[in-house]
Order: sequence, then structure tokens, then C-alpha cells
Amino acid sequence: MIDLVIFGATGDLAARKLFPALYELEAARYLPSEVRILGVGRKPWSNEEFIQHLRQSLQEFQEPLDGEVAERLLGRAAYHSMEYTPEGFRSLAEASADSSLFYLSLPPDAFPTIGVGLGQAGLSEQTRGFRRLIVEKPFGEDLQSALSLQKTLTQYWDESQILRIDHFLGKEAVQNILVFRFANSWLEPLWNARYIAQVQITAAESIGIEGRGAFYDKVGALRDMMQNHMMQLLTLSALEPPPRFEADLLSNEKVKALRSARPLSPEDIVRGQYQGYREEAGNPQSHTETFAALRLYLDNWRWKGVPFYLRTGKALSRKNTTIALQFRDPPTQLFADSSIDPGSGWVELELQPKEAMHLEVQVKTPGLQFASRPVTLTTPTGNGNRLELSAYATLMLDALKGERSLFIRFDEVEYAWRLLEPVLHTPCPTETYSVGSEGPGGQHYLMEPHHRWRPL
Ligand SMILES: NC(=O)C1=CN([C@@H]2O[C@H](COP(=O)(O)OP(=O)(O)OC[C@H]3O[C@@H](n4cnc5c(N)ncnc54)[C@H](OP(=O)(O)O)[C@@H]3O)[C@@H](O)[C@H]2O)C=CC1
Ligand SMILES: O=C1O[C@H](COP(=O)(O)O)[C@@H](O)[C@H](O)[C@H]1O
Repeated sequence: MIDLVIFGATGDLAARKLFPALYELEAARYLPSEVRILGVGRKPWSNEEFIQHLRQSLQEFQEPLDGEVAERLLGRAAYHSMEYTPEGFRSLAEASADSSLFYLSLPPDAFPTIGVGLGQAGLSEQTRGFRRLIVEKPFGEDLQSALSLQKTLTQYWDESQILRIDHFLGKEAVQNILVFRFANSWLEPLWNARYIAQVQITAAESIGIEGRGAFYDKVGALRDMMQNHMMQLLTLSALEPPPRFEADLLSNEKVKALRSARPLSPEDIVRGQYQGYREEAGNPQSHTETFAALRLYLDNWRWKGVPFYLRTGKALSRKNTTIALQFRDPPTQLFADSSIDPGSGWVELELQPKEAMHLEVQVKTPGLQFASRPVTLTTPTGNGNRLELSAYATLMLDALKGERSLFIRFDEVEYAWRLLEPVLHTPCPTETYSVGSEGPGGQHYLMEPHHRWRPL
């Protein structure tokens, strides 16, 4: 038997994302028959109460829902109520299988207690099977806390057993960045400072904090999105090709990209907060940013001098996650007085809400004059989500298989924190922006002359 042990199984993430992901795996018959789902929590629930909670979560968050598949999944589920004490972990050791995947789906304050508790109960030992630990984000709240969490966990867990999750890496569209870059021989030679003038990475959300105020107000956009998802998009866009597609070789390249970043200064960041956030978060004095934009430079051979502009925010005009690169202008303007827009020449990977690639090219303006105009070639890169697994389903399946290339190695976390550290603790003005807008106006002051943000 293999146990998928979900700590925090009574919580929000489990209900919204993890149970539906398990349902998807069950529906696709990807979940090996020997896998049991063991929910763990402090709530004194019986097996029946947990199974009922799982059923209700699927009814609420899984669409479409096939009753037969749901019942198959429920048939694998059990609950273990425990306090996070040595005695509690001993009881778990008796109840759980020799091969176990422990998923820490609870508030980050609890990560050290559970990691150590499992270790002390012998549950990190791999003498009779595998033992792996999935750790949710955020991994620390700054560099020091991340280093300290790592030190605590590695008293009992080897790095190869720890799977730090960043659900963006489970998205097909994010995995497509590498394929797009390295499987197209026409494109790769152009993907550098010689041909690219600027890179813009945007993760805009239309939703606000959605009842997560107590959590979000301590975190803000820099810690919630920038340190993890945005840094992953940055490294995947900027890294050198690894010699082979292997987890450690890929992580090496991501870390190299992060380590080449020029140190940030306060002029490289703009923060915003949407109107009404303070009331929603229940903190009238809050300066927590719900929007952050950064300008950064990677001082390496490939990217020297190219600005990377990153922005992420909530309560914006629409959900839109993109990576866009602008090609440099041709060396001479052959077509006099043409209608070439200085803001054109983009290749854009749209990651969400649609998965698509957009390539802007110049074609002749019809008529007697030789002038050019931009047209956009668009091709969908996904399959309309019909056959795709959700990000969490992909990652859980990889975790069960022990495949680590879509998980984050500690030095990726470390160097992402190191990069942000200079702007993380310094007080910085937060500009208010309207709900449903493009974000604070100040974001435009980050840009170099002739650069401007693409519309959301
Ligand atoms: N919710 C989301 O959308 C997302 C969440 N995450 C991450 O996932 C993890 C879980 O998030 P979420 O489900 O929202 O968290 P919740 O606040 O819903 O907590 C999950 C469960 O953890 C247990 N718990 C709560 N506080 C503590 C504590 N101090 N010590 C031990 N156990 C505790 C509770 O279960 P019980 O009382 O039964 O023990 C609770 O039901 C977090 O690390 C979060 O950052 C990441 C991305 C998105
Ligand atoms: O991790 C997080 O991500 C979501 C955005 O994820 P997406 O898959 O919907 O793009 C964000 O809303 C949340 O605040 C953050 O914690």
C-alpha cells in the first residue's frame, strides 16, 4: 500500500484543489490501485465525517462530477485525527504504510513541527519503502526564515525526499515555455540580448483576496506571487538549455539565472494596493501590497542590458498571465514613413486564461505606398483543457512517481529570496489603484525610455 497522507485535509486548499486533483487522477485511472488517501487533522472527525467532507468538497469544486468516479475515490479515503505531539506521530506511524507521501497542506507555521515530528517518529526513513514530503508554499517568509526552515527539515529529510510545490510548474502552459524555446530551432538563436529589447512577465488576477485576508495581509504580492510563481516564470524564460531534461540539471540552470540578477534597489519596484482592500482584509492601517512590479536585469552573456519587467496584482481588469518578448527594431527603417508602431514586434506566450502563442509580424500595408503594418499570428498551444490534468493533479502524480523536475530545489527558493531581499523589508510607498483597473500608474515609471507595459 502507498499512503498519500494529507496534513490539513480539513482545510481550504485540500477542498478546492487537492481533492478535485485526486478526482481527476481517479477519473483518468492514473492513481495506482494501492494508493490510499489518508486525511490528517486535529479535528476529531471519524472516517465517515471525513468522507462526507470529501464528497461535499467534490460537489462544490469539481465540475463535471461523475458519481461513480467520486465513489471510487471515496473508497480509498480514510481519516486520522491527531495532535502534533510525539505521541500523535507515533500513532500515525502505526496507522500509515511503509511507502508514504506526506503533503503539508496547512499554514506554513506548522511545517517545522510536522517535518520534525514525522522524522522523530521514524517516518522519514526509507528502509521498507519510499517516504517523501511535499511542502506547500510559501517556503519561508524571507531569506532567514527559509534557511531556518530548510535547516530544520533536513535534520530528518534528505533534499531528494523534499518536494517543494509551486503549482505554476504543474501547468501545461508553463511547461510549454521550455518546449517553445528549445524545440524550435528558428527561435532559440533569437532568444537573447542581441535580438530582444525587453521582456515583460505579467500575472494579473481579477479576483481580490477572497476571504483570505488574515493570511494575505501578512504576505502581500511579493511573497504570495513574486518570490515563487513569478521567479519560476522568469527563470524558465531566461535560463540556458540544460544538457538533458533532468530535475537537477534544470534547477542548476534556474539558479544560474537567479544568481546573475543585478541587485535590486528601491527604484526597481512599484507597489500598489487596490481600493477597498483594507476593509476587506480587516486592517484599516494596512500597507500590504496587492500589486507589485519589478524591473530587473540579468547580468549574464545572454541577457546583459535587457530589462525584465515583472508585475503581478489582484483586482485588476482581467486574469491574464503572459510572457512577452519584444524584438529589437530592424537596423534601418526601409519603408519610409511606414505605420510601424514602436510598440510592436512582440512574441507572446499567453499562459492563462487561454493557452496560446502570439507572434506579431510586419506585412505590407495594402496600397500604392511601401509601408508596413503589424499583424498577429495566433496559435492555440493547449487543447482547451479537455485532456489536460490540472496543475495539482500533474504534480501529485509526479510526486507519487518520485519525478522531481516540476518541483523546486532549495537553492531556487534561496536565490529567489536573495534577489528580493533588498526590497522586501524596506518601507516603500504603496499607491492605491481602482478595482478593475490596469494597476497603479506608478508602474510606468519603472520602464526604460520607449518601453511601455502591454495592455492587460
Ligand atoms: N488556499 C489556497 O488557495 C492556497 C493555499 N496554499 C498553501 O497551502 C497551505 C494550506 O492552505 P489552506 O488550506 O488555505 O490553509 P487553512 O488555513 O485552510 O488550514 C488547513 C488546515 O490546517 C490545520 N491548521 C490550521 N492552523 C494550524 C496550525 N497552526 N497548526 C496545525 N494545523 C493547523 C487545520 O486543520 P485541523 O484544525 O483539522 O488540524 C486547517 O483546516 C498553506 O501553506 C498555504 O500557503 C497555496 C496556494 C493557494
Ligand atoms: O499561489 C497562488 O496562486 C493563485 C493564482 O494561481 P492561478 O493558478 O489561479 O493563476 C493566487 O490567487 C494566490 O493568491 C496565490 O497564493
